[in-house]
Amino acid sequence: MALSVLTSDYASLLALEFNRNPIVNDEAAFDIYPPPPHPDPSTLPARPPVVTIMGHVDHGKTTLLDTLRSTSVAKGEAGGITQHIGAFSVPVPAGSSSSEPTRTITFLDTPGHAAFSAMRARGASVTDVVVLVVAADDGIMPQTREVIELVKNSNVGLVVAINKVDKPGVDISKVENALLAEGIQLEAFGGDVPVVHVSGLTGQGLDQLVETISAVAEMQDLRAEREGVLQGYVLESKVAKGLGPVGTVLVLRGNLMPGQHLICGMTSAKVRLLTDHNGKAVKAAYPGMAVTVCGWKELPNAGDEVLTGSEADIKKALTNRLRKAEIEASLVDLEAINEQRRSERERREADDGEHTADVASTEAGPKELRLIIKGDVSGTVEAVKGSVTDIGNDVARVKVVSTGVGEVTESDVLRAKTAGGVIIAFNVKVPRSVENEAQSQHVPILTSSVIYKLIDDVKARVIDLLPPVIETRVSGEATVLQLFDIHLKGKKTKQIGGCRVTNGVVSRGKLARVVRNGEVIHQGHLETLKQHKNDVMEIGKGNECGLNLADFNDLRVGDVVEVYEEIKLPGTL
Ligand SMILES: Nc1nc2c(ncn2[C@@H]2O[C@H](COP(=O)(O)OP(=O)(O)OP(=O)(O)O)[C@@H](O)[C@H]2O)c(=O)[nH]1
Repeated sequence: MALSVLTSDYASLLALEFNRNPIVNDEAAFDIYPPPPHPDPSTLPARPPVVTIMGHVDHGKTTLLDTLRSTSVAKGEAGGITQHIGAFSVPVPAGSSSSEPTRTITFLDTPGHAAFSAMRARGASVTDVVVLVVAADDGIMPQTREVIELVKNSNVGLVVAINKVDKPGVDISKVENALLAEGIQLEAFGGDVPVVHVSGLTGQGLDQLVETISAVAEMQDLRAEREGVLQGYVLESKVAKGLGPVGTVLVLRGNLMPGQHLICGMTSAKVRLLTDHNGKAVKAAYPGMAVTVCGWKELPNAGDEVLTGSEADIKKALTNRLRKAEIEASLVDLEAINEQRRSERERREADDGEHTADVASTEAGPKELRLIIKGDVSGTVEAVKGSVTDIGNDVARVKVVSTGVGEVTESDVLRAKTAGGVIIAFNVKVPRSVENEAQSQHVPILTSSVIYKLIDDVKARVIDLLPPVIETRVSGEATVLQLFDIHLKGKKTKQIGGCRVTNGVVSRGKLARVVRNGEVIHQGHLETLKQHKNDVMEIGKGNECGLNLADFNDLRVGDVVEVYEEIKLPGTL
């Protein structure tokens, strides 16, 4: 059972239950929260939609984003070097249906393959529209279906971009029919999901894509306060040379300006500088914009909420958050110790007898593959976390113990050792000394820079935790035709069944069971196997033999003796 910290309300109730008078220290509970929802959002100014591009591997997400990004640089004021900061905005071409003078679209540019998981990890709640990229030459693939599922289960807008239409011989209508078959109601067939034919490579159809996204977003009537307390989310963060920790913040409500004090997870900032994806300084960021913030005390985590407050309030809130985290961390350590004890007990019980391990694991809840995740930037770390968190079932599952940005350190090894866990090093180095330490502590390190390979490795390790599935394969059957006794030394006798082998091969020493009237009445192993009084190792179909099972003296005419093997197969998720 997971341990947790009680809320002050709950703790008070418990105290009352025991006839004690609770005194809640409000100072210790103080925190900064986002402002309540606006009572009448229709009166607020419009904001740009936030768009995520998703789709199967190699269907062209990165190419599409790169082309869109370079278009935006060409159309906006040129200058600076285009940087990946987690998001960029693209102006909507003039002449669109919009009545607003200038409109832009914010595209999230989450790291490569992991975009899908990253958005899921962040609850996908910052996204207004999903562009589902389907390569015209490849059609619907597993991740295409995952995106379709995700969209069906949320209320984000959907635009389908059929990509690579520049390729000769592609059959676009085949892809459209396949989408229909997946339950996507395409506009061309009377539904409400628009389809645009594009080529990320040549830029064909991209203007139309931007206009279509804009039209879908307009239907959503996206509005937010441009004044008041900031609410935003960190998309990416890293330590930049000469700037210290920097983090891209996507603004959802309010505004972000230099000089403001910010709180985000366990860190805070006094905003020194705001820059856009062209590296240019900006004076303020409003809803729908993503800017890089300099001035963080420590690296903020991707996916964490950013809020503004007074310097004093933020200081107070941070002290409380840190203290709460310390308490929670000590509970995690406690849980790790309990877990270690539990797995030791399970190992002991498993050594005592093969079947007890199953019983122990059901009693104690699912087995856990505990992970310590390290990655190059926090966007990646969140993406990796999002991709592996759901792996497992009720019997064995993943538990992420901690995450962090930067190379693997000795304290990660120590933490993994305490938790009985595994370290994931995604796109980061493992220094030789740390590798040696991990080896001597028997802490596995999974290094990878390909998310799918990593997911497979983690799955394989979770499967290792599952009890093996025992499959029985019958290799031979014999029917008892008559019974006789043979005399052993002393006065003992042994019952022998005179049988005919009706199927396969019957072998001595193998596992065997007696089936009477369709029911298994005994399981053991074949002790004696004779052919014409000679002991033999095996006898094939059609032959007659004499046999008996160890510790069983009750064969009857008509019984079927099945010789079988037990094959241990890995469990499945
Ligand atoms: N002909 C053609 N090729 C394209 C187009 N878009 C992408 N490609 C090619 O398809 C391959 C995969 O493109 P990426 O943009 O890397 O695909 P992705 O979906 O971002 O792939 P992952 O990041 O691996 O998930 C590359 O070789 C691209 O050059 C297109 O519109 N037309």
